[in-house]
Amino acid sequence: MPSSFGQTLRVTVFGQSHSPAIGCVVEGLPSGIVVDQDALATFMARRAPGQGSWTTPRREEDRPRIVSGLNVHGATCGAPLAAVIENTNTRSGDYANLLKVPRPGHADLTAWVKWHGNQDVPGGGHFSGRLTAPLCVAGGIALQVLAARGVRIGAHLLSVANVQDERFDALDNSPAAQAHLAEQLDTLSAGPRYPTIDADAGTRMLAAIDEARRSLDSVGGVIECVACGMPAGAGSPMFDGIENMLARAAFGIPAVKGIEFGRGFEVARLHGSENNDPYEMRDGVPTPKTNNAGGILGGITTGAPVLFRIAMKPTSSIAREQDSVDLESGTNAKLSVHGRHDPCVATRAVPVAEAVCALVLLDALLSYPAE
Ligand SMILES: Cc1cc2nc3c(=O)[nH]c(=O)nc-3n(C[C@H](O)[C@H](O)[C@H](O)COP(=O)(O)O)c2cc1C
Ligand SMILES: C=C(O[C@@H]1CC(C(=O)O)=C[C@@H](OP(=O)(O)O)[C@H]1O)C(=O)O
Repeated sequence: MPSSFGQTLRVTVFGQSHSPAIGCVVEGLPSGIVVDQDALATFMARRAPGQGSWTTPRREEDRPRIVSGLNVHGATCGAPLAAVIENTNTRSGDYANLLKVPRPGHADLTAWVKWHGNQDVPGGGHFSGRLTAPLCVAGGIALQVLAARGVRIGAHLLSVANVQDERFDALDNSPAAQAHLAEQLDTLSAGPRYPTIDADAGTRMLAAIDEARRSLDSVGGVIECVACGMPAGAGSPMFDGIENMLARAAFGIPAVKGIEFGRGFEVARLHGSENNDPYEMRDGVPTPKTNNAGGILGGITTGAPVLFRIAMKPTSSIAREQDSVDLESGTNAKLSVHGRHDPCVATRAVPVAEAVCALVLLDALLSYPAE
């Protein structure tokens, strides 16, 4: 079961949700980067479980212990960086019945088919959203490296159920839109808050999540992520483009079912005259005036904001009774899932989208820079 991605900046994630620990190994980080551990802890806290009724009640401190890759000054030293996070709050009994009655929508049955019952079911094993914690350790460090290079990444919940947040102002590439986008990112990064630009949309999303939870159900959502300050010329056609790399890494986030870039699927309904991003010279630099392309053409960055959206499905583990099968007796069975689950996984996946974006863009800068 390979569990790695990246070309020059290579990330491996290990562990299971209920094993003693989970972690990551990151190879290829530039040396001499002093890791800001407080900023990393703040970033990790945004993803952590146990934040309230809109998340799983499982509480974990999620404090990463970096066991290699740093020198005595706390700076990256060129050796692979390895980080470990303890699993301290497992309740494997919740999964006793799920060994033989697989949850519709989770990976229980596909894992059973593949590993004949040897798979680690409790907590979702290696399939679990818990594995996004070490992804955030690696990505949190990559975010710091990119920030020092003038690249700023932010994400928000564009929608949960039928509730919409305002969009990032990233499809227009005018100086006014760029300034507005910077304000939107400032709003999102101003202290701990529910990850919407419009606070009222966040309140309505929380109400939709609560309503789903009370009716023994769950809801999905869309995360929008943007990276500003990426220089033009990073990436490579045709299999190592920024879209290819982002899609591969984004589908590593459990529950992601779709990705779109820039104007996304909507472009299929536009004319070329509407979808093209015309150019103008700005300070001697050819610059797209608009950004329907989401900052990527031919797999290569244009210099405009890199913009993508990922669709997160509704949590599969729901208390409402559903049809399943009993794998021991070979009969049909009914299943209601009890235990500790997120009624909407999209909210806690927002920092994970930022982490993945940072890892991919840093890898693209290291592997396929502008020549
Ligand atoms: C941050 C995060 C938290 C998650 N929490 C849960 C959860 O509590 N219960 C659940 O059934 N699925 C949860 N998931 C989703 C499952 O892990 C995922 O649906 C499952 O592994 C199957 O993978 P797939 O949906 O990508 O096919 C979570 C995902 C993420 C990213
Ligand atoms: C622990 C986390 O989320 C878990 C992700 C998850 C799943 O199926 O993906 C199922 C639940 O696991 P458990 O039954 O052990 O509580 C969540 O709590 C985390 O994100 O850190």
